[in-house]
Amino acid sequence: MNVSVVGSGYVGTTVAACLADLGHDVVAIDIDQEIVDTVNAGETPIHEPGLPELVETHAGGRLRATTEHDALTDTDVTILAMQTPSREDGSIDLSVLKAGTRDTGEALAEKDGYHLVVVKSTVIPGMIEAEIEPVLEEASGKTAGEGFGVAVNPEFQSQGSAVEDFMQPDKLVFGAEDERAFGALHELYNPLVEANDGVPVVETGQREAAMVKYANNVFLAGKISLINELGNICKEFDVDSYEVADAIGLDERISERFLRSGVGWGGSCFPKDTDALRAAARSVDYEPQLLDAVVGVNDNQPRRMLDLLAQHVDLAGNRIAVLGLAFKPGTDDIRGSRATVAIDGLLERGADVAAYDPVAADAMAEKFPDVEYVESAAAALDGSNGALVLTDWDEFGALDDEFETMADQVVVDGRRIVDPREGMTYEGLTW
Ligand SMILES: NC(=O)c1ccc[n+]([C@@H]2O[C@H](COP(=O)([O-])OP(=O)(O)OC[C@H]3O[C@@H](n4cnc5c(N)ncnc54)[C@H](O)[C@@H]3O)[C@@H](O)[C@H]2O)c1
Ligand SMILES: O=c1ccn([C@@H]2O[C@H](COP(=O)(O)OP(=O)(O)O[C@H]3O[C@H](CO)[C@@H](O)[C@H](O)[C@H]3O)[C@@H](O)[C@H]2O)c(=O)[nH]1
Repeated sequence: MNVSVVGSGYVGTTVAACLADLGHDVVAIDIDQEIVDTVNAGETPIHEPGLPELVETHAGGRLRATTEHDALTDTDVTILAMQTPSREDGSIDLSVLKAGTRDTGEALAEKDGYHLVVVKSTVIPGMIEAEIEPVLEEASGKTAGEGFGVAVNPEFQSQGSAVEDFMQPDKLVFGAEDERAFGALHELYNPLVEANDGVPVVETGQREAAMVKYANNVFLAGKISLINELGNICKEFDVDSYEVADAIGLDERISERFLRSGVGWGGSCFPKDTDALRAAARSVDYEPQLLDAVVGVNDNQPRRMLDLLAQHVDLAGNRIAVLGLAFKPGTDDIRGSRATVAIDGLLERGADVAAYDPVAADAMAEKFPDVEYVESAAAALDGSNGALVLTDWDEFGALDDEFETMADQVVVDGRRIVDPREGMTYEGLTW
């Protein structure tokens, strides 16, 4: 199939490269010339394991990039993968997606024959019919369901394992209102379904598909907040919450995954999507008490880390090493990272921060230009009076003698990654 992907960010680039690898001819369309040039040069605009190999293999062949939306007239399917960020009140800001939808609709006006528009961006149920379809209809002069189809196809890839997640999905969710749209989606995903024998394909309505995405994310965020709350209680009772989590995870109804307690969840999705669903609930006069608590527990975890550290070290005027800036390992993304909250708190309390991350320091330097960024965990620890561990990069688990160069060996671990050693004052956040 000929496929266009509008928006070549974290999701769009991965989806475009994977679909090319599955045999489709793909054009990635982005308004950012630098992204387009990078992809066309066979390189990836984001840090994502496995992606450089795919882009290098297919760029100039089955994968190309352009800033011209007109390119989508030569394709059968257009996937919309633009950002849907939070507004101040938590609700999602559709302005970028709507602008890109307008560009898409204007290009569709020139297209002969049926075309499927697939919304991959995360949007609240009802917004497609109310805000996206009308823009497509107006800009293209065509009617949804006749001249073109609209489908909702949420994406469940996680950053750091996005390629693997896309290529080996737990499920595919197709939300559409007519058979033609379902047919085009099946054709698009056929190579993936063939490669993943038995992968469930959920066919449902547009609104349900949109809600599946939110439900998936808030369920996982809620699971982590629940284990964090349990972990906070465990710590007070001198109970190792990781042993408790291992045991409850053996119950198949609970499952062992997403039971790692600590400094909490960040990223571009969990914070944005829980906020969006809470705002949507309030907009229809429903008080989402449990979702509020899920966020409340998460907001508290970095503060608890600072309080723990402050029990052992004066923060004002002392050098504190911050190990890990990315919101999780395997990515250079700092959106929603717990490290941003922790650094904010450290600076507020007058600490001198020495920060290290293998790939995310440049992104953090844009947010906190005055923090000292160093080239290794060892350099961050050297001479510091305390350390906070905020991302579970494997290399932090291998640290050993490096701790001996600290002025005070006080380590507060928010990810259960550091091996405590003799001479170290070690505090696990939830154990
Ligand atoms: N990041 C993830 O892992 C993930 C996973 C699942 C779903 N999602 C959802 O997918 C959507 C995209 O997220 P993301 O993290 O990839 O965002 P992103 O900000 O990384 O990428 C969006 C891209 O769209 C481009 N863009 C903006 N306007 C455009 C236009 N008019 N035409 C063409 N390109 C345009 C931007 O330049 C940018 O490169 C969001 O709704 C998000 O909630 C994200
Ligand atoms: O047991 C756990 C698991 C995760 N986390 C944290 O949770 C956050 C999110 O991690 P993860 O879900 O692995 O990464 P994301 O890339 O944010 O992926 C989530 O958000 C994506 C965007 O919507 C979805 O597509 C994915 O299915 C969903 O897992 C990170 O800060 C992790 O450190 C924990 O604290 N404990």
